[in-house]
Amino acid sequence: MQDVDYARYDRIRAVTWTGQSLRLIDQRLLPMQQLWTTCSTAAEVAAAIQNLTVRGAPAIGISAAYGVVLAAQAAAGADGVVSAAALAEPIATLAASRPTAVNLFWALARMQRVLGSAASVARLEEEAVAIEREDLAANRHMGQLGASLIAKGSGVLTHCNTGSLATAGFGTALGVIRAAYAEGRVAAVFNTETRPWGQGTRLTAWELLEDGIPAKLIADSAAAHLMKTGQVQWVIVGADRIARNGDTANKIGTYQLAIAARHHGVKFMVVAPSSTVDLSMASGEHIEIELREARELLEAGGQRIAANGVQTWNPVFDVTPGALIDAIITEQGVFKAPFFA
Ligand SMILES: CSC[C@@H](O)[C@@H](O)C(=O)COP(=O)(O)O
Repeated sequence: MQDVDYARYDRIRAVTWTGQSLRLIDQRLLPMQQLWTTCSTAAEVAAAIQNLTVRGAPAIGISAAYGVVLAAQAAAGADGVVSAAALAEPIATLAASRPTAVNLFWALARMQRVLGSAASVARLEEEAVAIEREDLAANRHMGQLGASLIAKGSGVLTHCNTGSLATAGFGTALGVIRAAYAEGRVAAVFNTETRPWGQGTRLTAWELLEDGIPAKLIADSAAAHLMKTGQVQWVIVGADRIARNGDTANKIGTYQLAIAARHHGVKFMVVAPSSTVDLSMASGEHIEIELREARELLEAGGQRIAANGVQTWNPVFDVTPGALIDAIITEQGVFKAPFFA
Protein backbone atom coordinates (compact mmCIF):
# COMPACT_ATOMS: atom_id res chain seq x y z
CA MET A 1 0.00 0.00 0.00
CA GLN A 2 1.32 3.43 -1.05
CA ASP A 3 1.33 6.24 1.57
CA VAL A 4 -1.09 9.02 0.67
CA ASP A 5 0.43 12.53 0.72
CA TYR A 6 -2.45 14.11 2.67
CA ALA A 7 -0.82 17.57 2.73
CA ARG A 8 -1.36 17.69 -1.02
CA TYR A 9 -5.11 17.49 -0.51
CA ASP A 10 -5.27 19.82 2.51
CA ARG A 11 -4.59 22.98 0.50
CA ILE A 12 -8.28 23.52 -0.26
CA ARG A 13 -10.39 24.14 2.84
CA ALA A 14 -14.13 24.76 2.72
CA VAL A 15 -14.49 25.76 6.35
CA THR A 16 -12.03 27.57 8.64
CA TRP A 17 -12.83 28.37 12.27
CA THR A 18 -10.94 31.46 13.52
CA GLY A 19 -12.11 31.33 17.14
CA GLN A 20 -14.52 34.28 16.66
CA SER A 21 -15.90 33.65 13.18
CA LEU A 22 -16.35 31.06 10.44
CA ARG A 23 -14.53 31.63 7.15
CA LEU A 24 -16.07 29.91 4.15
CA ILE A 25 -14.72 29.73 0.64
CA ASP A 26 -17.67 30.89 -1.47
CA GLN A 27 -18.43 27.77 -3.52
CA ARG A 28 -20.88 29.69 -5.71
CA LEU A 29 -17.96 31.57 -7.25
CA LEU A 30 -15.51 28.71 -7.74
CA PRO A 31 -13.47 27.96 -9.73
CA MET A 32 -13.38 31.36 -11.46
CA GLN A 33 -12.94 33.33 -8.23
CA GLN A 34 -11.51 32.26 -4.87
CA LEU A 35 -13.22 34.50 -2.35
CA TRP A 36 -13.85 33.89 1.33
CA THR A 37 -16.85 35.09 3.24
CA THR A 38 -16.92 35.55 7.01
CA CYS A 39 -19.88 34.52 9.17
CA SER A 40 -20.10 36.09 12.61
CA THR A 41 -23.57 34.92 13.63
CA ALA A 42 -25.58 31.68 13.50
CA ALA A 43 -28.05 33.39 11.15
CA GLU A 44 -25.21 34.17 8.72
CA VAL A 45 -24.07 30.54 8.86
CA ALA A 46 -27.65 29.35 8.18
CA ALA A 47 -27.90 31.70 5.19
CA ALA A 48 -24.54 30.46 3.85
CA ILE A 49 -25.79 26.86 4.07
CA GLN A 50 -29.09 27.75 2.42
CA ASN A 51 -27.53 29.69 -0.48
CA LEU A 52 -24.79 27.06 -1.12
CA THR A 53 -21.82 29.24 -0.12
CA VAL A 54 -20.98 26.07 1.82
CA ARG A 55 -22.44 22.74 0.71
CA GLY A 56 -21.86 19.00 0.95
CA ALA A 57 -23.32 17.02 3.84
CA PRO A 58 -20.30 16.88 6.22
CA ALA A 59 -19.31 20.53 5.57
CA ILE A 60 -22.89 21.60 6.30
CA GLY A 61 -22.83 19.72 9.63
CA ILE A 62 -19.46 21.17 10.63
CA SER A 63 -20.57 24.70 9.72
CA ALA A 64 -23.78 24.31 11.74
CA ALA A 65 -21.78 23.18 14.79
CA TYR A 66 -19.65 26.34 14.56
CA GLY A 67 -22.86 28.33 14.05
CA VAL A 68 -23.97 27.09 17.48
CA VAL A 69 -20.64 28.26 18.95
CA LEU A 70 -21.13 31.73 17.43
CA ALA A 71 -24.61 31.91 18.96
CA ALA A 72 -23.20 30.76 22.31
CA GLN A 73 -20.47 33.43 22.24
CA ALA A 74 -23.12 36.10 21.61
CA ALA A 75 -25.47 34.86 24.36
CA ALA A 76 -23.07 33.79 27.14
CA GLY A 77 -22.93 35.58 30.47
CA ALA A 78 -19.77 37.00 32.06
CA ASP A 79 -19.05 33.49 33.41
CA GLY A 80 -18.82 32.13 29.82
CA VAL A 81 -21.87 29.92 30.32
CA VAL A 82 -24.87 29.82 28.00
CA SER A 83 -28.32 28.31 28.58
CA ALA A 84 -30.19 25.96 26.23
CA ALA A 85 -33.08 28.43 26.17
CA ALA A 86 -30.81 31.14 24.78
CA LEU A 87 -29.70 28.88 21.93
CA ALA A 88 -33.10 27.46 20.99
CA GLU A 89 -33.82 30.02 18.29
CA PRO A 90 -30.41 30.04 16.55
CA ILE A 91 -30.40 26.22 16.57
CA ALA A 92 -33.87 26.19 15.00
CA THR A 93 -32.67 28.66 12.33
CA LEU A 94 -29.68 26.45 11.52
CA ALA A 95 -31.89 23.33 11.39
CA ALA A 96 -34.22 25.02 8.89
CA SER A 97 -31.42 25.84 6.42
CA ARG A 98 -31.58 22.62 4.33
CA PRO A 99 -33.64 19.44 4.82
CA THR A 100 -31.93 16.42 3.24
CA ALA A 101 -28.40 16.04 4.64
CA VAL A 102 -28.77 14.33 8.02
CA ASN A 103 -25.28 15.51 9.03
CA LEU A 104 -26.82 18.93 9.76
CA PHE A 105 -29.28 17.48 12.29
CA TRP A 106 -26.70 15.02 13.61
CA ALA A 107 -24.23 17.85 14.34
CA LEU A 108 -26.89 20.02 15.98
CA ALA A 109 -28.07 17.09 18.14
CA ARG A 110 -24.49 16.44 19.19
CA MET A 111 -24.04 20.11 20.17
CA GLN A 112 -27.35 20.01 22.07
CA ARG A 113 -26.23 16.93 24.02
CA VAL A 114 -23.16 18.83 25.19
CA LEU A 115 -25.27 21.91 25.90
CA GLY A 116 -27.75 20.07 28.14
CA SER A 117 -29.57 22.78 30.07
CA ALA A 118 -26.45 25.01 30.14
CA ALA A 119 -22.79 24.71 29.14
CA SER A 120 -19.66 26.78 28.77
CA VAL A 121 -18.83 28.30 25.40
CA ALA A 122 -15.40 26.67 25.68
CA ARG A 123 -16.95 23.20 25.94
CA LEU A 124 -19.22 23.85 22.93
CA GLU A 125 -16.28 25.08 20.89
CA GLU A 126 -14.31 21.96 21.84
CA GLU A 127 -17.18 19.81 20.54
CA ALA A 128 -17.41 21.64 17.21
CA VAL A 129 -13.65 21.30 16.74
CA ALA A 130 -13.97 17.56 17.54
CA ILE A 131 -16.73 17.16 14.92
CA GLU A 132 -14.46 18.74 12.31
CA ARG A 133 -11.36 16.70 13.31
CA GLU A 134 -13.29 13.43 13.42
CA ASP A 135 -14.64 14.06 9.92
CA LEU A 136 -11.13 14.50 8.52
CA ALA A 137 -9.93 11.33 10.24
CA ALA A 138 -12.99 9.41 8.98
CA ASN A 139 -12.32 10.53 5.41
CA ARG A 140 -8.72 9.39 5.49
CA HIS A 141 -9.70 6.00 6.88
CA MET A 142 -12.56 5.57 4.38
CA GLY A 143 -10.11 6.41 1.60
CA GLN A 144 -7.98 3.40 2.54
CA LEU A 145 -10.97 1.09 3.00
CA GLY A 146 -12.60 2.05 -0.29
CA ALA A 147 -9.38 2.02 -2.30
CA SER A 148 -8.71 -1.58 -1.25
CA LEU A 149 -11.83 -2.67 -3.21
CA ILE A 150 -10.61 -1.17 -6.49
CA ALA A 151 -8.62 -3.48 -8.76
CA LYS A 152 -5.48 -2.08 -10.41
CA GLY A 153 -6.21 -0.51 -13.79
CA SER A 154 -9.84 0.42 -13.03
CA GLY A 155 -11.73 3.36 -14.44
CA VAL A 156 -13.96 5.24 -11.99
CA LEU A 157 -16.85 7.66 -12.36
CA THR A 158 -17.95 10.08 -9.65
CA HIS A 159 -20.92 12.44 -9.32
CA CYS A 160 -21.44 15.76 -7.55
CA ASN A 161 -18.62 17.07 -5.32
CA THR A 162 -17.46 14.98 -2.40
CA GLY A 163 -13.94 16.35 -1.95
CA SER A 164 -12.24 18.79 0.42
CA LEU A 165 -14.91 21.37 -0.43
CA ALA A 166 -17.72 19.13 0.85
CA THR A 167 -16.01 17.93 4.04
CA ALA A 168 -13.39 18.79 6.65
CA GLY A 169 -10.82 17.71 4.07
CA PHE A 170 -9.72 14.92 1.68
CA GLY A 171 -13.32 13.94 0.94
CA THR A 172 -15.53 10.87 0.96
CA ALA A 173 -15.98 9.42 -2.55
CA LEU A 174 -13.24 11.73 -3.83
CA GLY A 175 -11.09 10.61 -0.89
CA VAL A 176 -11.40 7.00 -2.08
CA ILE A 177 -10.46 8.09 -5.61
CA ARG A 178 -7.50 10.07 -4.26
CA ALA A 179 -6.27 7.14 -2.16
CA ALA A 180 -6.81 4.65 -5.00
CA TYR A 181 -4.97 6.93 -7.43
CA ALA A 182 -2.05 7.31 -4.98
CA GLU A 183 -1.92 3.52 -4.74
CA GLY A 184 -1.71 3.22 -8.53
CA ARG A 185 -5.05 1.43 -8.83
CA VAL A 186 -6.90 3.97 -10.96
CA ALA A 187 -6.30 4.18 -14.70
CA ALA A 188 -9.00 6.75 -15.52
CA VAL A 189 -11.21 9.19 -13.60
CA PHE A 190 -14.41 10.66 -15.00
CA ASN A 191 -16.69 13.14 -13.26
CA THR A 192 -20.16 14.28 -14.22
CA GLU A 193 -21.23 17.90 -14.62
CA THR A 194 -23.96 17.33 -12.00
CA ARG A 195 -26.65 19.60 -13.33
CA PRO A 196 -28.45 21.72 -12.59
CA TRP A 197 -26.12 23.50 -10.17
CA GLY A 198 -22.95 21.98 -11.60
CA GLN A 199 -21.07 20.71 -8.54
CA GLY A 200 -19.06 18.46 -10.87
CA THR A 201 -18.15 21.11 -13.42
CA ARG A 202 -17.43 23.86 -10.92
CA LEU A 203 -15.90 21.97 -8.00
CA THR A 204 -14.87 18.34 -8.62
CA ALA A 205 -13.17 19.03 -11.95
CA TRP A 206 -11.26 21.86 -10.23
CA GLU A 207 -10.25 19.76 -7.21
CA LEU A 208 -9.00 16.97 -9.48
CA LEU A 209 -7.06 19.46 -11.59
CA GLU A 210 -5.47 20.96 -8.45
CA ASP A 211 -4.55 17.41 -7.36
CA GLY A 212 -2.83 16.71 -10.65
CA ILE A 213 -5.05 13.65 -11.14
CA PRO A 214 -5.82 13.28 -14.85
CA ALA A 215 -9.61 13.29 -15.12
CA LYS A 216 -12.31 13.93 -17.70
CA LEU A 217 -15.51 15.91 -17.23
CA ILE A 218 -18.52 14.33 -18.92
CA ALA A 219 -22.09 15.49 -19.53
CA ASP A 220 -24.50 13.83 -17.11
CA SER A 221 -26.22 12.31 -20.13
CA ALA A 222 -22.96 10.63 -21.27
CA ALA A 223 -22.73 8.33 -18.22
CA ALA A 224 -24.61 5.29 -19.58
CA HIS A 225 -22.62 5.46 -22.82
CA LEU A 226 -19.38 5.70 -20.81
CA MET A 227 -20.34 2.50 -18.95
CA LYS A 228 -21.37 0.74 -22.15
CA THR A 229 -17.97 1.47 -23.71
CA GLY A 230 -16.27 -0.33 -20.81
CA GLN A 231 -14.27 2.64 -19.55
CA VAL A 232 -15.35 2.46 -15.89
CA GLN A 233 -15.55 -0.44 -13.43
CA TRP A 234 -16.78 1.55 -10.41
CA VAL A 235 -19.18 4.41 -9.79
CA ILE A 236 -18.16 6.05 -6.49
CA VAL A 237 -20.44 8.60 -4.83
CA GLY A 238 -21.07 10.26 -1.46
CA ALA A 239 -24.34 10.49 0.45
CA ASP A 240 -26.57 12.95 2.27
CA ARG A 241 -28.58 10.40 4.24
CA ILE A 242 -28.43 6.60 4.37
CA ALA A 243 -31.31 4.53 5.76
CA ARG A 244 -30.82 1.24 7.65
CA ASN A 245 -31.52 -0.84 4.52
CA GLY A 246 -28.87 1.06 2.53
CA ASP A 247 -31.28 3.31 0.62
CA THR A 248 -29.13 6.37 -0.07
CA ALA A 249 -30.17 9.97 -0.66
CA ASN A 250 -27.55 11.78 -2.70
CA LYS A 251 -27.34 14.42 -5.41
CA ILE A 252 -30.01 14.21 -8.09
CA GLY A 253 -28.88 11.84 -10.85
CA THR A 254 -27.24 9.32 -8.51
CA TYR A 255 -30.22 6.95 -8.86
CA GLN A 256 -30.02 6.84 -12.64
CA LEU A 257 -26.25 6.23 -12.45
CA ALA A 258 -26.92 3.24 -10.17
CA ILE A 259 -29.51 1.81 -12.57
CA ALA A 260 -27.16 2.21 -15.53
CA ALA A 261 -24.27 0.73 -13.52
CA ARG A 262 -26.25 -2.41 -12.61
CA HIS A 263 -27.32 -2.81 -16.27
CA HIS A 264 -23.70 -2.67 -17.45
CA GLY A 265 -22.13 -4.74 -14.67
CA VAL A 266 -20.34 -1.69 -13.21
CA LYS A 267 -19.97 -1.75 -9.42
CA PHE A 268 -21.49 0.98 -7.26
CA MET A 269 -19.86 2.29 -4.07
CA VAL A 270 -21.24 4.83 -1.55
CA VAL A 271 -18.73 6.51 0.77
CA ALA A 272 -19.95 8.48 3.79
CA PRO A 273 -19.04 8.90 7.46
CA SER A 274 -21.29 7.19 10.01
CA SER A 275 -22.77 10.65 10.74
CA THR A 276 -24.60 10.26 7.40
CA VAL A 277 -26.26 6.99 8.43
CA ASP A 278 -29.73 7.73 9.82
CA LEU A 279 -30.57 4.71 11.96
CA SER A 280 -34.00 6.18 12.70
CA MET A 281 -35.02 5.46 9.09
CA ALA A 282 -35.74 1.86 8.09
CA SER A 283 -35.82 2.78 4.39
CA GLY A 284 -35.36 5.82 2.18
CA GLU A 285 -39.08 6.20 1.62
CA HIS A 286 -39.50 9.05 4.09
CA ILE A 287 -36.33 11.04 3.36
CA GLU A 288 -37.26 14.62 2.59
CA ILE A 289 -36.05 15.63 -0.85
CA GLU A 290 -35.14 19.29 -1.15
CA LEU A 291 -36.70 21.26 -4.01
CA ARG A 292 -34.70 24.29 -5.10
CA GLU A 293 -35.43 27.36 -7.13
CA ALA A 294 -36.43 27.27 -10.81
CA ARG A 295 -33.56 29.61 -11.71
CA GLU A 296 -31.10 26.70 -11.48
CA LEU A 297 -32.85 25.14 -14.49
CA LEU A 298 -33.90 28.23 -16.40
CA GLU A 299 -30.49 29.94 -16.44
CA ALA A 300 -26.93 29.05 -17.39
CA GLY A 301 -24.06 31.24 -16.24
CA GLY A 302 -26.54 33.85 -15.01
CA GLN A 303 -28.20 34.09 -18.48
CA ARG A 304 -31.79 33.03 -19.10
CA ILE A 305 -31.82 30.10 -21.54
CA ALA A 306 -35.44 28.87 -21.28
CA ALA A 307 -38.44 30.65 -22.75
CA ASN A 308 -40.35 32.92 -20.40
CA GLY A 309 -43.29 31.02 -18.92
CA VAL A 310 -41.56 27.59 -18.80
CA GLN A 311 -42.51 25.73 -15.60
CA THR A 312 -40.03 23.58 -13.67
CA TRP A 313 -39.66 20.80 -11.12
CA ASN A 314 -36.23 20.85 -9.47
CA PRO A 315 -35.62 18.11 -6.88
CA VAL A 316 -31.92 18.27 -5.98
CA PHE A 317 -31.56 14.83 -4.39
CA ASP A 318 -32.84 11.35 -5.17
CA VAL A 319 -32.83 8.04 -3.33
CA THR A 320 -30.87 5.07 -4.70
CA PRO A 321 -32.26 1.76 -3.44
CA GLY A 322 -29.82 -0.24 -1.31
CA ALA A 323 -30.38 -3.15 -3.72
CA LEU A 324 -28.39 -1.26 -6.39
CA ILE A 325 -25.42 -0.60 -4.08
CA ASP A 326 -22.50 -3.06 -3.89
CA ALA A 327 -20.71 -1.50 -0.91
CA ILE A 328 -21.18 1.32 1.58
CA ILE A 329 -17.96 2.53 3.19
CA THR A 330 -18.01 4.35 6.52
CA GLU A 331 -15.08 4.88 8.89
CA GLN A 332 -16.44 1.82 10.74
CA GLY A 333 -15.89 -0.55 7.83
CA VAL A 334 -17.18 -1.90 4.51
CA PHE A 335 -20.90 -2.72 4.62
CA LYS A 336 -22.77 -4.95 2.18
CA ALA A 337 -26.50 -5.76 2.08
CA PRO A 338 -28.42 -5.81 4.39
CA PHE A 339 -26.17 -2.85 5.40
CA PHE A 340 -27.33 -1.44 8.78
CA ALA A 341 -30.59 -3.39 9.13
C1 LIG B 1 -19.23 14.38 0.89
S1 LIG B 1 -20.55 15.19 0.22
C2 LIG B 1 -21.84 14.01 -0.12
C3 LIG B 1 -23.04 14.69 -0.58
O1 LIG B 1 -23.37 15.74 0.29
C4 LIG B 1 -22.90 15.25 -2.01
O2 LIG B 1 -22.75 14.17 -2.89
C5 LIG B 1 -24.11 16.05 -2.36
O3 LIG B 1 -25.12 15.53 -2.76
C6 LIG B 1 -24.03 17.51 -2.09
O4 LIG B 1 -25.18 18.22 -2.44
P1 LIG B 1 -25.16 19.79 -2.32
O5 LIG B 1 -26.52 20.21 -2.82
O6 LIG B 1 -24.05 20.28 -3.18
O7 LIG B 1 -24.98 20.12 -0.86
